[in-house]
Amino acid sequence: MDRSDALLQDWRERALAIEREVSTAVMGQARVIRLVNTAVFARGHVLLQGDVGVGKTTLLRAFARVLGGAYARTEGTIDLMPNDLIYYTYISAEGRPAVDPGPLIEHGEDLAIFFFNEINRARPQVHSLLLRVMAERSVSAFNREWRFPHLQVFADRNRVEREETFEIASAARDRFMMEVTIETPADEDQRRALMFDPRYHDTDALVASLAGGMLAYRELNDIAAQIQRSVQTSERLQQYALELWRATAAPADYGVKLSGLDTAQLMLAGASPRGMSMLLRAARVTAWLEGRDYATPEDLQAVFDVTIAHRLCFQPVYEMRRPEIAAPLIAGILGSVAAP
Ligand SMILES: Nc1ncnc2c1ncn2[C@@H]1O[C@H](COP(=O)(O)OP(=O)(O)OP(=O)(O)O)[C@@H](O)[C@H]1O
Repeated sequence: MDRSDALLQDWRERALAIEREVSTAVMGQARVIRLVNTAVFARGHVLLQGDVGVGKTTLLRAFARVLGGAYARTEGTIDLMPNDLIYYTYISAEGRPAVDPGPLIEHGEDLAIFFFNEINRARPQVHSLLLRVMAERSVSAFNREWRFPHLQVFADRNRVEREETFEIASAARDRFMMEVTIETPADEDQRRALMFDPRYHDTDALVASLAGGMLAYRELNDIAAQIQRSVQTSERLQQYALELWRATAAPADYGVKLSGLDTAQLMLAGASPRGMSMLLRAARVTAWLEGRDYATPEDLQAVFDVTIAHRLCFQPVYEMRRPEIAAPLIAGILGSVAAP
């Protein structure tokens, strides 16, 4: 084993230890934890989908703690302005106007996880600031540039109450590596524990119970690049991924059928090149977490729904039915494109 293989092996053990640690605080969410960990090591931003009170904050604070980086959170509201992410103004105890750094810049370069709750309640101007920060990992304020080289953005969309909301545009959704759904655990014992065990009633204490800084988060960018370089993709796997890509734009050509609609009329746009590159990044990390140095069709399939579904664009008549169409379409594509 050469030095870089040994390093990747060491990091893999730490990545798996992180999953075990987070799952001691966040119950019944093994798949979500695996996906968030995948995004951490693929360096991708994540959209979260889930009702209120399902443990999103707990999950993200738990990850920030084990990674050792800083965590910040903002609530999307209709009157939130882009500058509210950057600074607060207030009257000080001495009665003078004062300015303090806002949630985005208060931790400087230490910011590892930024949670934007209910992003669709904020106006498009706020979305565009966030997208710029996601793409450039920097922002200008107070006459200097603030850099966040270790930042991952997690954004939640409130799906229950849709009044006064600004849906994020498809171009914005495309910037997110994944959309991950978080549901209440179905298991009776887990539900019982969430209700009756006081350990799960106090997020601060729950997060504080986790081992802090299990991993040097400042090294994540380098490790992520090494993972992408070291996990191989065979010619046949590449061909499979190309077919999946074509099927996202023309599912009918692959014989994908959905009840109650014509798949030949469904798609406005398939996955973008960015989307497919994010699928591959996530698939390589999946392979690495499984202890392999090559990706398999199963690795692609494991992250296909979460990396692709949110970026497909349907014809306007079908867009309203997205929640009922997206999952069967993705399953149909995976079922119709022959895996090597
Ligand atoms: N799966 C879970 N594991 C552990 N704790 C949980 C879980 N689901 C919910 N909780 C507990 O429920 C409470 C609410 O969770 P949390 O604040 O993380 O939810 P949220 O999804 O961020 O809510 P909101 O959308 O209102 O901000 C916390 O005390 C948390 O510990």
